[in-house]
Amino acid sequence: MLTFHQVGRRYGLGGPWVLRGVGLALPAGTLARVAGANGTGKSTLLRLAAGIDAPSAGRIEGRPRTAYVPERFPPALPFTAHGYLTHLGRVHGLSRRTARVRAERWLDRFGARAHGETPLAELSKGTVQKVAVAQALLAEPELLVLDEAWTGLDAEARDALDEVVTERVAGGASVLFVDHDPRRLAGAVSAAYEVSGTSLIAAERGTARVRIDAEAPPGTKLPDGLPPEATHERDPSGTVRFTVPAAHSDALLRALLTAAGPWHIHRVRPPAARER
Ligand SMILES: Nc1ncnc2c1ncn2[C@@H]1O[C@H](COP(=O)(O)OP(=O)(O)OP(=O)(O)O)[C@@H](O)[C@H]1O
Repeated sequence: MLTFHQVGRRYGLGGPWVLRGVGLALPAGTLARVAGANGTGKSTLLRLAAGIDAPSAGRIEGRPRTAYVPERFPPALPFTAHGYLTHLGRVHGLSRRTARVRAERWLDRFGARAHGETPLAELSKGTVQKVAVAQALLAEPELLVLDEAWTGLDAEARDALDEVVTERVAGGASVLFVDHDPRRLAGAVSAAYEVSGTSLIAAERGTARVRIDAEAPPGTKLPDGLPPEATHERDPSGTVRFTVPAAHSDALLRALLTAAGPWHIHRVRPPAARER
């Protein structure tokens, strides 16, 4: 888990504070969105979370295996798309063969397989963006930091990225993202923040969602009286993951606890709250 404690960042000696006193906790399985006006410090926050920038004040604890898609990806490298991804896979410790297979798989998933042998410098902006996303996914990160990663992707690749993000979160990874489209992954976001002034504030309580993992004997039907906003997904292990807006989590718990079939509640994961 990554935790920010009273984190501040300013650029240059005596420069103005961009962020100050920021607290943030990203437990496994969090899908967190960061919004805010232009130039307020969203990218600064994401670079700190990605570990490619360091706080000027406070501290950041925990360093899950992290991957980052920056707002601008430098494509001027002497590699083909496939060669670059294979190289990065090797850097991440994969065998040459695994690196090649994964590079191909991710290019394929984002509809860029045909460009695998094209030098990065000759790729269109959209395809470079696909490579940027693929490089982040190669290492199967525990924390994925996406700074406007959808921008420049075609509609299919945007959908593919939505899917991959949802899959990784369901698999226990955390994802922290900025996107200009407020509807991006709206139903799945578990924590929403806004950079305002130099602070990070928990945004729009209504979008915060609580996840409840519960289990019942095979064949048990879902309890009556589930809040209509609750969504659920069954794990192969038999666990059912419910997600519900924070305001309705009590109703969901009540429905599970009073259900006819025996539901065992494994865990309740609240939305990551601002540190107080
Ligand atoms: N490397 C840097 N050196 C100096 N100042 C910087 C640097 N990076 C960011 N800043 C400044 O920090 C402030 C916040 O920038 P940041 O890019 O984090 O904001 P943002 O919310 O991501 O902006 P946008 O929505 O335009 O992408 C801005 O005033 C910016 O000029």
